[in-house]
Amino acid sequence: MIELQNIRKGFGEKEILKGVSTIMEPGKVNLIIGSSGSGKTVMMKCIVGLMNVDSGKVLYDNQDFTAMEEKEKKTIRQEIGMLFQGSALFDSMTVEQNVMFPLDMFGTGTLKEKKARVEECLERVQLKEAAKKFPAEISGGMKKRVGIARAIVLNPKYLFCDEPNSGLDPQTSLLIDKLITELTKEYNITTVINTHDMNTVMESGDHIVYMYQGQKQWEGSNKDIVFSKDQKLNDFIFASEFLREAKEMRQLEMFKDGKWREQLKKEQGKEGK
Ligand SMILES: Nc1ncnc2c1ncn2[C@@H]1O[C@H](COP(=O)(O)OP(=O)(O)OP(=O)(O)O)[C@@H](O)[C@H]1O
Repeated sequence: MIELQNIRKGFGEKEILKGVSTIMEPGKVNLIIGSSGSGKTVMMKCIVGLMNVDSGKVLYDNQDFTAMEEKEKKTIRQEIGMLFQGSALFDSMTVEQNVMFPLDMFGTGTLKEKKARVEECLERVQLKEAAKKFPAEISGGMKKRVGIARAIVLNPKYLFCDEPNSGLDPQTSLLIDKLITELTKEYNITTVINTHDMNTVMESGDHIVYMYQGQKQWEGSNKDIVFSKDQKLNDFIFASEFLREAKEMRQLEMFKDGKWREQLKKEQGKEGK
């Protein structure tokens, strides 16, 4: 579990994160969404410690990461898997060498054990047949899967993905989302994704934090989003007329199914809190 307690971050006079608090739970895909410049990347960098917060706390399983010495931070970092936007593979290394890299840097065990782990991870992302290929010889979607295999090779407790679908077609994007969601549940990982992709929001958003001008404007699940009355969020998510109509139809569908009763109870529960 990752907890943010009132984190603030600014550059010079400009305050970018204006006191953000949230809880990201294990086994859940936690999304950070918001328009360009709303502070998503700065927030992600503050969480992983690539930037220091000005105030507030970042807790990893109740341990105050922001107050830790560099040595302690390193221990937490070894439990973090990262999937970078452009996959960030080493071009001169084969697929299996790329996945082996974190094991060579931080892993323990014999060469045989490490090779077995690489094989296991490549199998998990269905890329065993590409093990000897170089990044230039495989597609964008395959590169992402190599990136995912590399991110999970050390059995991370936390997984950070920066725009995992950038540059991918919608179908490949969905496959990548599905894979990340499955791994999150399978290994009970606390997954944090910074995304602009509305398919990801609707398909995978167990917990969504919507950032607006450096503040958490809204949070909830992909199911809650259809019923949200937050105007800023609605303008962002349902930007096109087509999507606004789709939202209304979804609400009607739930009305027919009687599912609105459940939702209403939930909403009333929230208001009662
Ligand atoms: N190192 C930095 N120094 C100064 N300003 C910065 C720095 N990093 C980010 N900013 C500013 O912080 C603001 C938020 O940037 P951030 O990259 O977090 O936005 P974002 O929501 O991730 O946008 P995008 O969706 O376009 O990636 C921007 O105004 C940006 O110029």
